[in-house]
Amino acid sequence: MSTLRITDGQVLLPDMRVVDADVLVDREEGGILDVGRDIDADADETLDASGGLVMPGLVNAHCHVAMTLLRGYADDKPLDAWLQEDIWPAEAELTAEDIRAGAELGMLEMIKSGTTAFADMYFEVPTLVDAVDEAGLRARVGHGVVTVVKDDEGAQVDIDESLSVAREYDGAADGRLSTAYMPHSLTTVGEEYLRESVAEAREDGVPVHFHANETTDEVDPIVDERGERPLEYADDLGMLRPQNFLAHCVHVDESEIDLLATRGAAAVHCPASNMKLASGMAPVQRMLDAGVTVGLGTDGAASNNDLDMFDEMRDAAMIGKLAADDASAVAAGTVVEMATRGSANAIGVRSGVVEPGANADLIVLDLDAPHLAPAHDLVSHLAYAARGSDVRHTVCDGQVLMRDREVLTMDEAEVKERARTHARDLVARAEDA
Ligand SMILES: CSC[C@H]1O[C@@H](n2cnc3c(O)ncnc32)[C@H](O)[C@@H]1O
Ligand SMILES: [Zn+2]
Repeated sequence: MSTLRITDGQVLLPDMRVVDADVLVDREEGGILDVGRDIDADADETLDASGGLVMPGLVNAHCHVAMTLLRGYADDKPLDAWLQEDIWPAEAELTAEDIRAGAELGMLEMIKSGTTAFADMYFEVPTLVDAVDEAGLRARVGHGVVTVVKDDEGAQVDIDESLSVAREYDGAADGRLSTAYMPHSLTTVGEEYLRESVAEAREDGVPVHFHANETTDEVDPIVDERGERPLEYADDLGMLRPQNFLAHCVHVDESEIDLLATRGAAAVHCPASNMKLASGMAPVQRMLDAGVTVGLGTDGAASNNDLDMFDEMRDAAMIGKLAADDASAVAAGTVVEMATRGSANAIGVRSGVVEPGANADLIVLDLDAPHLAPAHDLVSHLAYAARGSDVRHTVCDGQVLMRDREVLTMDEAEVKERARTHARDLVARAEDA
């Protein structure tokens, strides 16, 4: 066995207690072996965590990672106008090489800000799979399906692509890659297509991930045309099963919250995107109180505009209180739980906790920065004060991806330069089109 020992730090335990402990990791199996100060084992590799906090790597449960190329390209608009006037025309010009460049930039940002796993809905999945494999992260990926602007043949091709990449790449990258069938939303994929394709995914044991109840512009037409709430419709289509996870869930009423809880589908809260697009405030505390699994996601960098999950935790805590009109709602421990175990459960990976048997997806947070002094309560700091740039080391599947802020699996300068070039050329093509 080949081992990694993370030494001399404090450790955030699953119950949110912080203790002095080392963490021993099996580098071959990629799992946590032991947590404690008295571990009796020499390790093949060590990581110094003195003055730091060892905690689970953050899990970004809803993202479009290659959208880093469109960061700052179109801001200050609501969802529909933003997608239709700016984002979709630009995406029509995307090549596989663009997506690779954007995904690498996004993953570089994730590794540097402490995210070790993410769920991604986009295009060119084989290219993304390759990039995730090289970066060393864990991901659940899928091809996003939109049928509304396509003829029947085009719609079927899109659906087949999504189902076939889900079957083909599950378990890739030494098991760090998993997949899902990803229809974009209940309004952008027609009922006849959803009914059949979701049943097919279920037969194959493939989870389903989609955007749901993000804006009132999306909810109202469904209620008007069908006479039922969107999640009742989704339930009828078999889309609320336990492995499935829904992005946003902003405009959900009590009956829909109950449906999520009883069916076991998870909600992924995306507070920054919801605020920036003025989509609304998700009833996060109500969903949690009802027993819904709630994870946390950034959405794409074009609507956020970063992929820093520390920012996202702070945003979730802040807007959660406003939404509930209650300062005790969505408390610090709740958002830390949401960004770790909640997200991991939502996307179906055994990460998000520092305990023996879990995936060794870990980060070490430096506690030395002025904005982290004094340290009355480290869980409070994680939710309200820490930043991605405080992350000292990042480990995924037992492999060190960043040591002392040096990313080992990517050439940072090259990745940034390539992304700048691809972004510039993409925007030029979009403006010429
Ligand atoms: C078909 S691949 C995914 C698709 O989703 C778009 N997208 C990005 N952010 C959002 C959002 O907040 N709501 C809905 N759709 C979004 C992305 O640009 C891709 O086209
Ligand atoms: Zn999204």
